[in-house]
Amino acid sequence: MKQFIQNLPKVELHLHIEGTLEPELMFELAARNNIDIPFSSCAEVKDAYNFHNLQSFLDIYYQGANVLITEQDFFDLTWAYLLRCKNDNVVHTEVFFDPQTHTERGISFDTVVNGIHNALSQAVDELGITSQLIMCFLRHLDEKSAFIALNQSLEHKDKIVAVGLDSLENGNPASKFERVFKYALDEGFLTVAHAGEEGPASSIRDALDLLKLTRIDHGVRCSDDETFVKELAKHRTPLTVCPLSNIKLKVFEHMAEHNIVELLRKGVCVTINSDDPAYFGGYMTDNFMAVGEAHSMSKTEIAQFTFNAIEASFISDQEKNRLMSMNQTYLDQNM
Ligand SMILES: Nc1ncnc2[nH]cnc12
Ligand SMILES: [Zn+2]
Repeated sequence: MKQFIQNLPKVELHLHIEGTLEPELMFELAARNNIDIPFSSCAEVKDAYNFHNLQSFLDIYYQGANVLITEQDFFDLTWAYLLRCKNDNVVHTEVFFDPQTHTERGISFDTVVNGIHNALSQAVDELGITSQLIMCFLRHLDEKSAFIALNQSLEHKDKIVAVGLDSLENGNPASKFERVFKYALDEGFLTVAHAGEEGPASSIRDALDLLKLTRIDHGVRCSDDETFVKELAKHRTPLTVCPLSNIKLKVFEHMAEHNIVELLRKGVCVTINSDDPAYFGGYMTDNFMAVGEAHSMSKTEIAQFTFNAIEASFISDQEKNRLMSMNQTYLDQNM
């Protein structure tokens, strides 16, 4: 199974670029930028990655991002992630970034977006990996701050396909961002949002209805409402599920209890993603392996995660057809 999963073509749809900051690069950037970090070794950093819920992770994750200062830093961060993609045979990736995490610290929006974009562009020719970029608003901040970020993004519209919503779900309902999302839709952006990670099924429904989402990030708590699961399956509403993240953040206690395979078999368009791989213990192959080891699945079912991700991606129909055939050929040759 390891070999089959390793070589399977993969498409990632839920990846926070700030969540790919490995401890080694964190130290390198801290030294380069003369920034103090409260750790003395990579092992000490990894020891701190013991989370009991989303907020306990977010505290450390935002602190880690403080070492990112220059356009080169954002380029290096993104390039390191793309090399991991190459290693895992990820052929297309749709990457989130959190501009407010950086602009709040005085880093310009342009520095962030240009560094990330340049690495993504270079990867098309040098690594054969295509991508899209999604700008997330932080839901713990207010609507005004989100509007500022959205206005800053307008001159970079050619680099950003969609807006999203991340950070703390509980206490920050989708309704808080209804007007910002309406403005983003009017400006031609697609919309996605984290929902149903820690929040209930009703939080997913609200996000879908109020923010006119094309897909849901996480969404695993939909299982609390069977009627809703049937609706999601019927409409093929994509869920970008992050298995290792869900275990690390205690959404499920054990991978054997994770509902992703059950949702797949019910016809929901579920996909496998790595979320914040430097913090949660693994990139795409690791996430597929963790699900595959805890649940008995056929090769056809495993490959279905890639078919679903291609279907849910923000690429042209022509590109979708190309990737679908690539995945089908791989499956046929490796049955
Ligand atoms: N899993 C997650 N949930 C919400 N916000 C995030 N930001 C980065 N990772 C996140
Ligand atoms: Zn996420």
